[in-house]
Amino acid sequence: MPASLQEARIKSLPSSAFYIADFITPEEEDVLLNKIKTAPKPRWKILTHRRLQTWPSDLTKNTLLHSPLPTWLVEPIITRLLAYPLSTDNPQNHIFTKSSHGAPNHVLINEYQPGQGIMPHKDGAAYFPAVCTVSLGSTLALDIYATNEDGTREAEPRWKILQEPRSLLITTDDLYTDYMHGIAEISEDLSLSRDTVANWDLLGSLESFTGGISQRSLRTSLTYRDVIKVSKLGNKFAMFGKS
Ligand SMILES: O=C(O)CCC(=O)C(=O)O
Ligand SMILES: [Fe+2]
Repeated sequence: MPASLQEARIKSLPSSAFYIADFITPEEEDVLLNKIKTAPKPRWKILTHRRLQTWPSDLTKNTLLHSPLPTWLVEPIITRLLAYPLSTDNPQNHIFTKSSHGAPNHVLINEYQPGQGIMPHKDGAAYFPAVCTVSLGSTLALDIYATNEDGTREAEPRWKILQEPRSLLITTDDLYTDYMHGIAEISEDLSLSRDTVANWDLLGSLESFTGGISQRSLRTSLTYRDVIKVSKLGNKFAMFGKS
């Protein structure tokens, strides 16, 4: 693994994104997929274009009801994220050093069948502006769109980031606040090359993509974020009351 996030920076993108291939091992991937699969059925929210689990719970008015994450979502990913230096100059500083709680407190698990995706969007102001995504199962491309002055997005994505299974992608700063991201509803990612894939040089198995095509299979993503507003149980009436 690179010595610090600086070495994992995707240099062709606006500031900032980082990509680390093989952030977790195949064994860790299996354990996570099994935990996700065996979670109680009501944990799944079924949407038309994907299904998802939210841990520890959904937000209400951008607020998280305080509750610890289960151990399997903390180990090994959060521990490894917090041990990862932003730069070798200040090895104690990590990606969540400046966030409200100094660590992610919320995880979304999205599952995509081939042909499924997510509309271009921004993640918004509820979170500290850094998202850490660990991908499981299959490679797919995340599309990055620039936005116009009036908030609408450009029709075509400016960049593609290829996310391999077991990789970590971090998006932060302007890329988090000013750009949109989405996943096209296709079953194979096409026209992959050094020119179209922003993180080409950081890929773990570059040789798999030299033909320019990547077939999708079931892909599961874990997105780790720090929700800024957290309410303790005692405040729950304030949270659900009129405001
Ligand atoms: O699955 C992904 O990689 C993206 C998910 C996403 O954009 C989100 O949950 O906000
Ligand atoms: Fe998102």
